Amino acid sequence: MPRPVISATGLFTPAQTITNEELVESFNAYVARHNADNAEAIAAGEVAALEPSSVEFIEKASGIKARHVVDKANVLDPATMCPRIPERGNEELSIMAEIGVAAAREALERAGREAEDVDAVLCAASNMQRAYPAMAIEIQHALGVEGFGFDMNVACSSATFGIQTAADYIRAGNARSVLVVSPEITSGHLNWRDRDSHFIFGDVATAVLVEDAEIAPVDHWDILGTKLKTVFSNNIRNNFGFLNRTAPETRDGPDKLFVQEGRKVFKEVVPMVAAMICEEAERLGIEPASLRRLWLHQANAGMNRLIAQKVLGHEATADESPTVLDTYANTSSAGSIIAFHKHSADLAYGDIGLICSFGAGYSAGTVFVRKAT
Ligand SMILES: CC(C)(COP(=O)(O)OP(=O)(O)OC[C@H]1O[C@@H](n2cnc3c(N)ncnc32)[C@H](O)[C@@H]1OP(=O)(O)O)[C@@H](O)C(=O)NCCC(=O)NCCSC(=O)CC(=O)O
Repeated sequence: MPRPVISATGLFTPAQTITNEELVESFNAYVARHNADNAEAIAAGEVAALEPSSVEFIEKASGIKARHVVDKANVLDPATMCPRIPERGNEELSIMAEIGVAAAREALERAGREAEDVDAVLCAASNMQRAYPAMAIEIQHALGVEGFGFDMNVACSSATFGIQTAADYIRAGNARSVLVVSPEITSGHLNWRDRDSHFIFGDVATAVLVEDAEIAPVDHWDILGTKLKTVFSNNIRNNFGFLNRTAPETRDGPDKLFVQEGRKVFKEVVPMVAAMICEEAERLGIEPASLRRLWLHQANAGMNRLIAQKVLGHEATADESPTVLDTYANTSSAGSIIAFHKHSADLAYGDIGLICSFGAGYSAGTVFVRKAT
């Protein structure tokens, strides 16, 4: 039976960044304006005064210090607080495909692969720019890939679900080379006016090339096993969808953007993910404490600290559980792949590590990998 491996990864990082200081300054200007404009109603108890945000809170609660975005100016403008991305003509490459193609090209180049060698493209991300045609098919076309492509959305876990899907195609003999592309323009679904969550997300795109070991480059990562899990929860939710226009009175409500019960997510997801990792490690005959590195989903530094501690049996060092939260923030499905992309080259042949995602759904995915040659 063909054996799937990870041949290479790719990363596209938008040039513009927003620091916590810049973000909080903009948010607090919006709060001051709102409170001044509504001073009378606030005094009369008819409108609630808004509370300012703080850099210290953000860093302490999340570990996030900055994020990349595709449109800094409009996100920071207290009058807009939302990216402005002009619509492109149907003959132009859409922005989500554009950043996905950039990441995919890097993965192909690193693997020494041409587009014609690829059999399928999966666009695995939390939000799709449009209903159809599938983003994956546009990316496939722009790259010059034959075969097939389709979109899949499992929120933060999209990339690991995509890797398992790609690995299954390879095992089944349906494809020998599959690109899993995760373009995340999370700035479009983040409510930049919500104090509880305005600091959470950033924009990015990643790509993972999953291939049959027989055609893989000399240096690659064996996929030792993948495991997926979903448990329904309303604690991370986004009600945006094609039926919104059928209910005009609620169409633009804040629930049509990202909303979460962050504390509940923290409390419920940490034990679920730690147990899932340990069970899957046992099934694969891997001692969890022997894992050389954990590339965890990048949502919250405290969550990752706890999960790593439960898995490794001691507090993980930055070397054992690297973070990219400080510079990228939460990039949804791309987070664990960025961590893997940036912090895997130094491992030795034979070292075993874990790529792990978790998030809305709830959803969680594990991909145990071994550096191979
Ligand atoms: C969201 C959090 C960072 C929030 O941290 P805490 O739980 O410590 O904080 P909290 O909400 O209880 O608030 C604590 C106190 O800080 C105040 N507070 C809240 N926001 C503030 C801000 N911006 N500035 C200053 N203070 C603030 C609150 O009013 C409260 O005050 P007082 O104490 O006075 O009441 C954290 O809970 C978290 O990261 N949880 C996990 C979230 C997660 O993984 N989500 C997945 C994201 S979805 C994802 O990854 C993608 C996907 O699946 O698609």
